[in-house]
Amino acid sequence: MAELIFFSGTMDCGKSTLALQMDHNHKARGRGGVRFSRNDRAGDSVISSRLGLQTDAVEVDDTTDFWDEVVRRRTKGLRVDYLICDEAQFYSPVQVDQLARVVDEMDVDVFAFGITSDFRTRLFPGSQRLVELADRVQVLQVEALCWCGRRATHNARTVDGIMVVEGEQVVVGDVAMDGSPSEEPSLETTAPVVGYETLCRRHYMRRVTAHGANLMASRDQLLPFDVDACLWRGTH
Ligand SMILES: Nc1ncnc2c1ncn2[C@@H]1O[C@H](COP(=O)(O)OP(=O)(O)O)[C@@H](O)[C@H]1O
Ligand SMILES: Cc1cn([C@H]2C[C@H](O)[C@@H](COP(=O)(O)O)O2)c(=O)[nH]c1=O
Repeated sequence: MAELIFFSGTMDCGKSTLALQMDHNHKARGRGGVRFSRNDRAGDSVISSRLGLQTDAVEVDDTTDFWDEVVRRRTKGLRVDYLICDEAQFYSPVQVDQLARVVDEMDVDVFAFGITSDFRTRLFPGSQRLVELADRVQVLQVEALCWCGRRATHNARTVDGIMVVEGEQVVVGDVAMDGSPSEEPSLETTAPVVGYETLCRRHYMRRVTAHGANLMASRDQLLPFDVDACLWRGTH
């Protein structure tokens, strides 16, 4: 029986990599699938993994109807056994309903991949609907880490290196590739630089990014240093 599975986690925990691996494994066994994505960092009509793999995909937009997408292909005689749906947090709730219907009424497996919550810790509407409708929500095994070493559970947004909690819900962007704090503002450009950093809840709530922690550490280098203890006592 077909299933709707939501593979979820923070940014940078391997969702797109798993999406490409699952597509590969199902294809290798002769199943027919369609890959979808929306607003991938690498551009339109693509699923890209930070491990370097990238494959073409159908770009989802506001007009995409997943029921029609499957019917159109099957009418042409193409095999559709499963859908890979990356960046699913950006799909609308109506589109997620279409995905559930495709599973139940056309026996097509739907594997959706996405982050659950935004930089304000609020659910994306598409992710909320996936949590409500999925047969299973699967948290990825690879854990993104906070700068302190704890498991990262939250996605922080930085603007010119400073963590923000207000702004548009959707701003396509990336975490720093080497895990270092998000990019500093460029002296040559005036546009603000938006970046992301994965944090544990404690450091998300206290709004301490890697950059902030480094600054505090360098200020306190002559004293015995414990960022959390300092914050707790309100000395910073
Ligand atoms: N140079 C690298 N070497 C090994 N693993 C890497 C490298 N760069 C990224 N990764 C792995 O790729 C993961 C991110 O994969 P990706 O599929 O792009 O994440 P997501 O789609 O969840 O944002 C990282 O958590 C890390 O495990
Ligand atoms: C937290 C958050 C993220 N985004 C964007 C940033 C990236 O383009 C994607 C997540 O992609 P990934 O493959 O999981 O790294 O989402 C956003 O628009 N708004 C947010 O609040």
